[in-house]
Amino acid sequence: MRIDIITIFPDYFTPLELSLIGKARKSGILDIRLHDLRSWTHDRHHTVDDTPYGGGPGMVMKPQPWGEALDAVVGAAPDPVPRLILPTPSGVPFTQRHAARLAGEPWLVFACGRYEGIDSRVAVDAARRMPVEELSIGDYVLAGGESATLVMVETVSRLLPGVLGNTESAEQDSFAPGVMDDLVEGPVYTKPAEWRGQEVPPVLLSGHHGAVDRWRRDEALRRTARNRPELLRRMAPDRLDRRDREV
Ligand SMILES: O[C@H]1NC=Nc2cccc(F)c21
Repeated sequence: MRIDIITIFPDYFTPLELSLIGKARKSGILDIRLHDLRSWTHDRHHTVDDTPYGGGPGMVMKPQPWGEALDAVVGAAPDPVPRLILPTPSGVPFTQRHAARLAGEPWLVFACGRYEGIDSRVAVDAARRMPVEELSIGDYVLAGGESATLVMVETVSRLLPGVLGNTESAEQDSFAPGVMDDLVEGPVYTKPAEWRGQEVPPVLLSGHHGAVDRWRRDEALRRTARNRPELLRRMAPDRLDRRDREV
């Protein structure tokens, strides 16, 4: 997968040189390219923003640098056609399902907006030659799209074949579609079996895989009911079996 990130803070993405994603880049699974939006400004001050039409506080990112940046990064007739992701608080809530869907794309381009956002004509112009998605990572205020882009790039990248080592698997993740559905993970334990007076639940030492799986699902249901009751309420009734209902 190719991922292009256009931003005025390229250094924000040095974490993508580390750990699993860093290894995936070195092995060629991931081709992540960073672009400084200011490369497509032509004034002495490399201006990327201006005051909003209609007045109001803050600044809006100018369309011209973005238009030229997207032209340069994407080209006139790209093959394959990339999907442009616009992180924005007013976007569609980004979930693990979006991550799974985006992990199937050959090429993603992330446009990191700062300030009050990007002139809305940029998305309209881009949509003339590629699919465009406005996505939000949550209902809180960030200073810009860089953190959201880091979150989405990490969430998508770890689903790509070969990125997670064979000791880890995405299948058992919280929210993993089809397995964990909309349940959050229950508690996890490792050695030692007793620590500061706390024993690891015996079932986990029993070697009885059926009982372990049942215990894990019970604990996932309990934790979901405690921390995320809205997830249980929205689960399709057939996703909860009789045993689940006894938890
Ligand atoms: O994910 C959003 N959540 C909250 N604030 C934001 C600010 C800029 C971009 C962005 F995606 C977001």
